[in-house]
Amino acid sequence: MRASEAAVCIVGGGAMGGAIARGLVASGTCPASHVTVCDHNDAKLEALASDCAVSTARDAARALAASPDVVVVAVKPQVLSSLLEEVGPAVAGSLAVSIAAGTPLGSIEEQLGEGARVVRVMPNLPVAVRRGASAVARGLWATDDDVALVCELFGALGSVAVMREDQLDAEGAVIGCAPAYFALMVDALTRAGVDAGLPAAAARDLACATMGGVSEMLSDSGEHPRAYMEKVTSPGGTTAAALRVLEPALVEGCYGAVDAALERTRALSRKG
Ligand SMILES: NC(=O)C1=CN([C@@H]2O[C@H](COP(=O)(O)OP(=O)(O)OC[C@H]3O[C@@H](n4cnc5c(N)ncnc54)[C@H](OP(=O)(O)O)[C@@H]3O)[C@@H](O)[C@H]2O)C=CC1
Ligand SMILES: O=C(O)[C@@H]1CCC=N1
Repeated sequence: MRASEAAVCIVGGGAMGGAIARGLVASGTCPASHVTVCDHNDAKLEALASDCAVSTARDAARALAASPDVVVVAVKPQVLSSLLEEVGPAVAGSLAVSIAAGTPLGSIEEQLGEGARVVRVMPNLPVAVRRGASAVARGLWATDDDVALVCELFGALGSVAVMREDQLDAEGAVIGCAPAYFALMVDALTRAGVDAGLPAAAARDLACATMGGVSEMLSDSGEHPRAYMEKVTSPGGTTAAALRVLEPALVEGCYGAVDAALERTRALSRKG
């Protein structure tokens, strides 16, 4: 089945579920009439209906009774199990796509029952503007066609890589969380800029523009980041002085951040 033909139900219309719905419709991958978003929150549903004309429902059980082809489960990991307890039988006939951090395929398959087709995806927030990055891992009973359909859906929202499930947690700790790491970098640079005498709004705008430009140059050229850094770093210049301070702190910070995210992922996985 092609993505354009699939009826897609997204359970949870929050940050990620909303971003996926908006991205799928804006990219033309799914007609709005094929997408339903369920959430308890009327304000989120109204915003989604007005932004991208998807159907909305407060009651997931009722929306799932229509037997959608794909159910994207986009609730917090802490409530996934109780949601599946409630609507599991209705999901079991569809292709279930879980984006929950740290919830193993095995525990979802166990709740949905033998034969349930489940695919795990770890996307990130820029799927909202179709510049996200998602890792995809197939469940025991998911078919090649299921994986191809999920890759088409998330491929419309940015880059996709198929991985083994045991790689997905690390991908989440690095790439799933990275939008927050990058936003923190913009904020930290803005604060340092203000401290150095720059107007806050200009510092933030210029930092954002630079991040977008660096991202485009690195991905278009495929150049190694180190080679790119060399082009900015004049011998005996200002960048060399800055990097001498920033590099050890940032590298240590990144290793520590990913370790902490992984530890939390494992804790969530044990609770599930
Ligand atoms: N945020 C991110 O950047 C990323 C998140 N993820 C994963 O995505 C999932 C969703 O995260 P996120 O979007 O941030 O969370 P949000 O809290 O923003 O969204 C979840 C939404 O689901 C709603 N909800 C909860 N239970 C139900 C239910 N039974 N029926 C319908 N709606 C329900 C919540 O409503 P209410 O608040 O009223 O309970 C909320 O609006 C998580 O599992 C997370 O691990 C993965 C990658 C990146
Ligand atoms: O913070 C979280 O749990 C989610 C998972 C990856 C990014 N955000």
